[in-house]
Amino acid sequence: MALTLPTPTEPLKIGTRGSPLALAQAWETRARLAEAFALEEVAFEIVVIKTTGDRIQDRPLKEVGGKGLFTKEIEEDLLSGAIDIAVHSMKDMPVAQPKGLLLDTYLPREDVRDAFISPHGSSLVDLEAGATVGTSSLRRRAQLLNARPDLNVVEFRGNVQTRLRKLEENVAVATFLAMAGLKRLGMTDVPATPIATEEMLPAVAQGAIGIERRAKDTRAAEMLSAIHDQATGQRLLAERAFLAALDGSCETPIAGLAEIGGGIITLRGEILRVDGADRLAEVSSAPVEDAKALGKTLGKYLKSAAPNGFFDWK
Ligand SMILES: NCc1[nH]cc(CCC(=O)O)c1CC(=O)O
Repeated sequence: MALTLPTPTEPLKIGTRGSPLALAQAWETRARLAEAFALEEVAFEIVVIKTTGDRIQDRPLKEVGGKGLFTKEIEEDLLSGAIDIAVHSMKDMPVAQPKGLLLDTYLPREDVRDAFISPHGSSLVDLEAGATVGTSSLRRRAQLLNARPDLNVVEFRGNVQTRLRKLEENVAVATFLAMAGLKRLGMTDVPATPIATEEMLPAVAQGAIGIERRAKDTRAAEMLSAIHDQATGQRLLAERAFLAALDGSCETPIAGLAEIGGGIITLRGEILRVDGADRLAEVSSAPVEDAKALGKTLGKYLKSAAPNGFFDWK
């Protein structure tokens, strides 16, 4: 069956959140699809969707609770046909999708590293004892406290722009952001220094854009297969299986990164107590074809290696 390409009257509707980073990712997806099928921009419609997570700005999201705060409305719009594909930061995506939806297309991965952001220095060692740093990420908080128990870690929510403004207002002397976000936003004027992954292991799927679709939508499936990056897919298969095996729903600080070389995939994984007092890390390799099993096995291993009480911190 021939593929019916989208037209200005029957465009491919691309759903996205409205933050500058989300929009940049939606535009990148549109550009890659337009290029792959020699289409004009008018063959696509970008639909901005406001999610519960976007609406709640005044309190920490972990207090609001619930899964998929940033994805529920978008997935409902996919299922209803209001949009055809949805572009996501994979780092923010639950490990399982609702029935009827598939999330198996990935763009080539950006820089996976975290960045140290501060006008006062270029790494953790530059910070004075007891310095105040801002982050809303449980993982970064635990990793920071593990490396520097003296630090005062304060909640730093909001998009990239909001966090940088808080730095300028001296709410904290340093913060941490994904290099991928800064690069996609073209923010080259930010005082950012990349942190080696050996020093701060990134979040599972950091730097990866994923595109979700209806399982039965053959037009979307065919179009997305043209822009899928296989290596990113294999790496995320391992990382997300790792997260799933650790029960990604629990709010334990988890880090994981898979890398591929010579047909072998190597996965580093790490779990921490939320106060940073304990850290368990392990690394394992397998043939690329076994990416998913590798992730599952490493996740299960770390889960079983965690002492009683490791996950109970509330
Ligand atoms: N949780 C927010 C979020 N989700 C994805 C990114 C950055 C881009 C990426 O990792 O793909 C960010 C911001 C950050 O951590 O700096």
